[in-house]
Amino acid sequence: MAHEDVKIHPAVDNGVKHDEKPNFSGGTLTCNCATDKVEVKISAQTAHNHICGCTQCWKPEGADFSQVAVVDRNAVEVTAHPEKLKVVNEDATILRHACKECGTHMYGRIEKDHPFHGLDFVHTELSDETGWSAPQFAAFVSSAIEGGVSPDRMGDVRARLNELGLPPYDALSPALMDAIATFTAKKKGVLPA
Ligand SMILES: N[C@@H](CCC(=O)N[C@@H](CSCO)C(=O)NCC(=O)O)C(=O)O
Ligand SMILES: [Zn+2]
Ligand SMILES: [Zn+2]
Repeated sequence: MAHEDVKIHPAVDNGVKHDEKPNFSGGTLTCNCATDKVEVKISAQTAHNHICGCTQCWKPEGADFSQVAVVDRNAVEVTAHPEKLKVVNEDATILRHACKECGTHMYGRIEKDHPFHGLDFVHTELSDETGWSAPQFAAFVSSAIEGGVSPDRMGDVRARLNELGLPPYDALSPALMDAIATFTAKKKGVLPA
């Protein structure tokens, strides 16, 4: 298979859409149930949108990668069917609140002391609105192997991500890794708090 034919995620497979709107103020995410959909209102623009290859992040049917962004937790509100939500893995750092019926992850929240505490992880493809921040990079690309992608395909996967303008990293982007290291250095007293 040529790298142009590698499928990453439906939101980017036909090219990354740069339809961010200035002053965009959010929208409503809905789960994939046919009726009684869980709704989550996001009242802010997202940041650090990225493609993620890790096994924990929610992926649409058939996709090998997830698309996930962060937003201030104070801008996230469950507006319909909260009773259908459950945390997928209580041991994870990001507590992913998913619909019990269709499995869609509606938001992921960090409750412990962590550099990203205060930010929720959301999948903006679950909203009908356009104007959200576009994905900027691909994270945890090698982890896609843990999700079942053949190691032989990784050259083509990385080539396709580069072609899409999504630099592939095997952790988070350098900016986010620097933010994590800065948090740790301040905790250790290596940098002033
Ligand atoms: N190889 C593992 C990696 C999982 C992982 O560390 N994922 C990252 C990125 S998630 C969104 O960017 C992470 O921060 N996880 C914290 C968590 O999942 O709670 C695997 O593939 O499972
Ligand atoms: Zn559902
Ligand atoms: Zn992930």
